[in-house]
Amino acid sequence: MGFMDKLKNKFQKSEEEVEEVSAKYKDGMKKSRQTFSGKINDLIARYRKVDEEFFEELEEVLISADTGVATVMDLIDELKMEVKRQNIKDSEQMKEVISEKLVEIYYGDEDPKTEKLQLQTGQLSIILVVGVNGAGKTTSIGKLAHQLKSEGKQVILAAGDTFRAGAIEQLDIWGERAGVDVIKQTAGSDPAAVIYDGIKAAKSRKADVLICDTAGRLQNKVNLMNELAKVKRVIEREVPQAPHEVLLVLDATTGQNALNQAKTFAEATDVSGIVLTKLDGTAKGGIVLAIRNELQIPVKFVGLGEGMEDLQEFDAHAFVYGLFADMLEEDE
Ligand SMILES: Nc1nc2c(ncn2[C@@H]2O[C@H](COP(=O)(O)OP(=O)(O)OP(=O)(O)O)[C@@H](O)[C@H]2O)c(=O)[nH]1
Repeated sequence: MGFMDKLKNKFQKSEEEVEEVSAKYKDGMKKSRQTFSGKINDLIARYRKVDEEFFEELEEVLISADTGVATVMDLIDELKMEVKRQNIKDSEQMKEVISEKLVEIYYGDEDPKTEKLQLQTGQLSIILVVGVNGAGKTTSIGKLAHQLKSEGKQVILAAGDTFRAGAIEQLDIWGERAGVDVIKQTAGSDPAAVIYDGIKAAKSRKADVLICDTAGRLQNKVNLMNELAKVKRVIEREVPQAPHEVLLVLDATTGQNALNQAKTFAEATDVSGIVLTKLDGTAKGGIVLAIRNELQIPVKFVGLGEGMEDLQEFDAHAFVYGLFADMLEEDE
């Protein structure tokens, strides 16, 4: 069974759905594919045999694509075991094995279903969105609102990034584009007060999802922690068990810096998922694996372009297909 067939089986998706999602990833991940497919193809051409040197070079290729040293070490160990188990001699056979192991190492022991966006049915779900300015926070909130609305949900946005007037205006523009209401106050007002207004509006309008923007100042960790804690207190008081998701927006093109930001935010608040933007803008797509494995936080969405439809629910199979499409298609 080829990799694509496994992709269809695993998620019980129709052929059309799989093709549509795979095409999005294939298109958005051109830059990363050049690094991964290009270098691994070259490696396979140079080493007919799978030996220690082959693994050493493979290790270098993966590390240079921001996959993270610890993740790469685990992956190489797993690959070595698989090579023994299947008695693989010919490096050609490694294409499929590497693809499959990347998916496995991404999920670890987790069930992919538990890594999806967790929303309540029949009652209000609150999503808190955090991240530094410029990472793509506003854009991602707009795209997510659009996506949830097109699934038939009533969505409201709360402009909790009151630090900059620009942030409120920008969210307003995205709200208009997505066709959802934006609850706001003037710049400089208390973010917790804006979120409180958002919750009140969401309750009285019987909305399904409230997405709350927050300011992303990292310069002062104590301030950040205090502000997020205050916002969370208000949410918890008004809606028990909320927020249902705390999504951290990270810019994939910033590599190790994104990992460091994630660590700081994870210390400041409980992050339940990552939105990794601008994956289309980097050749080092391995960052997805580093984030998942080094922080134990699932990547729930990836940004594959600037358009309204370009925020995709993360799917490790489609991601690996995006990295290796040319290589895997040759084999089908
Ligand atoms: N290519 C690409 N560009 C993206 C993606 N996501 C966001 N961007 C762009 O990144 C830039 C920054 O996005 P914003 O949404 O303004 O960033 P922000 O984090 O909200 O920044 P503040 O408004 O300052 O908080 C914009 O030009 C977006 O179009 C993506 O997935 N791919």
